[in-house]
Amino acid sequence: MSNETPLLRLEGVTKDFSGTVVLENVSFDLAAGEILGLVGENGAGKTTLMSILFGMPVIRETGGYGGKILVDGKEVSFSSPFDALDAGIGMVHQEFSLIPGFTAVENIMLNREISKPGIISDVFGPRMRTLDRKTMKDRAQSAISRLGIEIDPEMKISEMPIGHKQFTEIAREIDRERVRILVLDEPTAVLTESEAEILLAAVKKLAQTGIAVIFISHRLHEIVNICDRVLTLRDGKSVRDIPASQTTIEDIAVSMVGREVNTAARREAGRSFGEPILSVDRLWVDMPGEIVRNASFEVRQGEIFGIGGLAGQGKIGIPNGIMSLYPAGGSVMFKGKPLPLGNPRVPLLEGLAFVSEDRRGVGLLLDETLEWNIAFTAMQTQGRFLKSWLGGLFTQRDEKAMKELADEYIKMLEIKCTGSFQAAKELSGGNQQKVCLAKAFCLGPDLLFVSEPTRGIDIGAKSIVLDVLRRVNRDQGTTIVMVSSELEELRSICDRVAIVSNGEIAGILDPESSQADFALYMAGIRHEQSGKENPGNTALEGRTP
Ligand SMILES: Nc1ncnc2c1ncn2[C@@H]1O[C@H](COP(=O)(O)OP(=O)(O)OP(=O)(O)O)[C@@H](O)[C@H]1O
Repeated sequence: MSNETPLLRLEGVTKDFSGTVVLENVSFDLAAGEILGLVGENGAGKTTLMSILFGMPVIRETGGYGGKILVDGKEVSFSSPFDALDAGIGMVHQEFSLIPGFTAVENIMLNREISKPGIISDVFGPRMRTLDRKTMKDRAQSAISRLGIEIDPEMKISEMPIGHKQFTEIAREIDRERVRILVLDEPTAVLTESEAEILLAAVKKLAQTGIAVIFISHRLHEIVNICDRVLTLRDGKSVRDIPASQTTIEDIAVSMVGREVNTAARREAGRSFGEPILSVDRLWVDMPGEIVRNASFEVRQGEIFGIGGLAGQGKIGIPNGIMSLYPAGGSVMFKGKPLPLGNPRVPLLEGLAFVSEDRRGVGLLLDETLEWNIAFTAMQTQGRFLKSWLGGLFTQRDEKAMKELADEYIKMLEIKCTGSFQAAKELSGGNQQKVCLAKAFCLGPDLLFVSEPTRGIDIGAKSIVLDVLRRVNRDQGTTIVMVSSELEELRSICDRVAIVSNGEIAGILDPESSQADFALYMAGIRHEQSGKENPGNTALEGRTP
């Protein structure tokens, strides 16, 4: 720490949850205009540290914290996020906090609405002033423009693609006139590579205007690209704080986990597959922010089939439509039989399972224990974990079996928790993601859709998750369809990769195909147009509308 008074100083911050220490003596300084990268494994304590800084109620409700926070050299103690906002600290959380039925303008200007006088307010006083929608729109538009992106300010949040929601959240924070410190907790986790690049450029621009940024990300290349300094947390302790220019991605990964990390997991060679288990023909799905209008493809029994593509082009809509979470149509054949669309129970009963990209929205029962979360769907759809008495007159939950199963998955996926009784909401984001996977594995499906399975997962945990997916595929014969924005991840595990563009399958490629081929399909240029071979495609190749 230098002798100059920093904009922000944390001194010996400590936190425990019911006696379990999750932060121990964490200290750092942050100067105006500086970007500090905060890295650490899932559960290392990053979000908790930022919750303390932002005065989140959960910290007070769980006994407060130890140590000091100083802004401009003066000790502060925030009892709510409003105090933090008053002190010029803005935070964009891992999960969205936008109001879905409101437009981007209404969300950006929430609680800072601008009103104008009129005849009625002249008579009845300032309480009767009306909203000055034009000025509000201009201000929201200017915050959006500062980020260097285009979003329709009048679009409702519920109708936006996920990337635009993220930009709206950030625009809301930078619209605050007094924001001096901005905390971004995994802001690019939901973005595509190109959107992430725009966001990174915007963050750099903000820092140049003097805003200090704390940037949390598991995408380590982003950390080395935009941060001035990198602070590593490991098991709640700050283990390293160095200039970004003096470190590399590999070096950061080692500092996070304290050992070498093997990220080069490759798929196995010489795999063989059965008949098509899933045939999708002219699928359309009505999901906000996604276009699926004419998707046709086949997945073979035992295969790991990847679906990639840019944000909003339809890759996420496909599993959401087949699982009947959104209105969908077209023809879906599963295990040789038509799969009716429209009732979300049907695919589960037929042997399909889905790990959604939206882990908080549809993935987890946040107030319930891990045991309950993991076993719940299997209990509901397969009647498992229930004991019957008197010929079925009474049924009771089989707590012992639920616990055994949860313990098995906690071990297999290395879920960081205090035990199977812990509530899901108390887990770090990455560990919640692992619980969603456990819940789907527990159904023992014939075909498992996983959408963005490694989102928000640290570099070490990523290889665990991919490894477990491979194991489930190999040992249990589960066919897997994996949707991901990370092309490299799809190429490292999938047998074939379909690229979706404009709601259709632009092409299906062998994972070894060149980066250029993938890029062509992502740009919506089909193989007939590009004149390229399409080695991975099967009977449905080239089926055009
Ligand atoms: N409300 C809570 N009650 C009990 N334990 C909690 C609570 N919130 C967080 N924890 C625990 O604190 C530890 C740190 O979690 P935190 O969310 O800060 O990790 P993180 O570094 O942000 O991880 P990720 O990268 O997965 O988001 C974890 O072990 C988590 O289970």
